[in-house]
Formats: sequence, structure tokens, C-alpha cells
Amino acid sequence: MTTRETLADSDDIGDSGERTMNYGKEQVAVYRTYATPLEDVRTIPESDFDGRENTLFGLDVRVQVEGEEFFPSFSEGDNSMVVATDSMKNFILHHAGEYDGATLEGFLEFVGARFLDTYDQMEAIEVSADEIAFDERPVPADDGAGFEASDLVFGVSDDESGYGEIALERDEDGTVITGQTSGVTDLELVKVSGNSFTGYVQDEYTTLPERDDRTLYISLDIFWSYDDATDALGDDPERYVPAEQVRDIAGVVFDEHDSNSIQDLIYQIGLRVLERYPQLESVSFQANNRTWIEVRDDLEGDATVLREPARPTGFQQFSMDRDDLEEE
Ligand SMILES: O=c1[nH]c(=O)c2[nH]c(=O)[nH]c2[nH]1
Repeated sequence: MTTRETLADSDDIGDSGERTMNYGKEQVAVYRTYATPLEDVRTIPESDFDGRENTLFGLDVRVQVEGEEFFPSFSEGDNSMVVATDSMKNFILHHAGEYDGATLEGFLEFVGARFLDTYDQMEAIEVSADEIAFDERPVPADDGAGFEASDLVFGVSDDESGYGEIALERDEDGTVITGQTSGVTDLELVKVSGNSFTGYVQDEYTTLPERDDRTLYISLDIFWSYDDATDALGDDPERYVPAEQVRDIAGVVFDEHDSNSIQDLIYQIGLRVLERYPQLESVSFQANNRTWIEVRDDLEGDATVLREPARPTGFQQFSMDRDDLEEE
């Protein structure tokens, strides 16, 4: 997942005739040690995740601001209203020390609201971040029985990470959230059996053989939006949806469900997510097919030998809401 937005992604292009005008800073990496622990989250049957210590809290932040008062900086080279993007970076770093909450989304709202409080010329702001994830490292337990996670040493993770995006505008009483998306990105899952891909269009362009079973390798980004965006902040941990639990739902549904395609699989994951979290309005997916190619199936039992696939890669995008759950 990248937090970079291109002009073509912008809402403002096309029919509205409205001008695109914003600026900001991206790839602001910030690390906070001993942030507030996330506690008292509701547990679900698919996951043993019940909170995180936040001993190391790392974020790769992107901030984008808008306001009519920035127009002269584009049209006349008049920087009198411009907050340097370098200062934005410093503002984000400073406020990482002021945040006393426990979630990525909470920090984005906190720092976004502080920007609007501080700079009147900013009318609207979007703040997003990818979590910079760290893994626990096992060390022998103090009581000599087995192993426990070190309090001090962490591995730099190559695995999936949390994602958040918050849009804010000023209103009479302060700031209001106008957009929110949370997510878990760069999940990579392989299921060795129980995946078919059959029944697709057969015509003169079809060379892919139907498969009753295949080793399915997917990379997956999952995003969700709450009915009430303030639930994303984690102030009420019971209503917060942790990225770790959604990650675990994806793994469990993949394990349980014999799918006939990635499309079929992500739909089932989406249903489970909406079922577990009534506070969510919608869930969406970006999947990529990275399935290996079988080179040997003449081995004993179910053993096979596989190789990396050649490019190009297939993808699936899908969004769903509570109506899909009700139709089941
Ligand atoms: O799960 C899949 N969905 C597809 O649409 C597709 N197309 C393809 O070539 N392989 C796959 N796999």
C-alpha cells in the first residue's frame, strides 16, 4: 500500500469543474517509544489478539492540506500563507510526543485537528499513515517456563501493517471528521490445497487449464469504514476494530472456506468482517493473484514442486456493505 495520491485519483478532477489545489508532505517516518497501550478491545473467535503494548509505535505519515488562501502561492509565488512542508514534518514529529491515545487513527485525527487549530488558512486536511510494524522476539521466560516476548527487543517486520486515513474540516465547534478509512495492507497468504478455479469462460483465448485444486497465493489489502467515524479513534476500545483481528479473520476464512476463486474468497472474508463488527459500514479489498505454477505433481501423496509465476498478475477489487450481509 502506498499513501501517495496522484492527480488522477483526486475527487476534484472531471465533471465538477473544481480545481485541484493542495499540498503537503509524505513519507514522514515517526517512531514513538512507550506510547499508551491498546487495552480492552473486544475479542473475536478468529483471533487471539486482545491488545498491544505499543512499546514501539512507528508510522509513515502523509499529510495534505487545502484552503483558498493557498491560491496566491500557486498563481503569484506569494508564500505568505504557506506553511513549509518541512515545518509540517516537524509538526507531525512534535505531536507524536503529545498524543496520549493508543491507535494509528487516533493519532491521525489528533495531529490533523491540531494543524487546523494552529493554521487558519488550512480549511481541510487529509492525514494518512501506514504502520511501521515490529514483531515480538521470544526470550526465555523469567519463571523458566518456556518463552515470552521480550519487553525491549523487537524485530523489524516485513509482514502486513495497519493503515488509516482521516479527513477533517473546520466547523463552528472545532473540527469534524469528513472521511475515514482504516485497513490492513500487504497481507500475503498461501493456501496449499482446497482452492479450485473452474467454470470460467472457455473460448479461443483460453489456455489456462481448469484446476480442481491449486496452491493459491494472494496478496491482499483490506479496508473498512465505520458507521460513526469517531469509533475509528479507539477512545472506546470496545468499538475499535484492530488490524490484527481483521488479518486473523482473513487467515481463518481462507483456512475454512474451499474457494473457487479469489473473488469468492474475498467475499467470504468480507461477510465475516461485517458479521463480527456491526459498527462497520463497509469493507473493501484489493487482491492480487501471485499463485505459483506447478512444475511437478508426480510425487508421492499431495506433494508438488512449484515455481514463481511470470508476469502479468491478475487483481480483484471489491467493496461490500451491510446489504450484502443481509442478503446471505
Ligand atoms: O481466483 C482467480 N480469479 C480469476 O479471475 C482468475 N483468472 C485467472 O487466470 N486465474 C484466476 N484466479
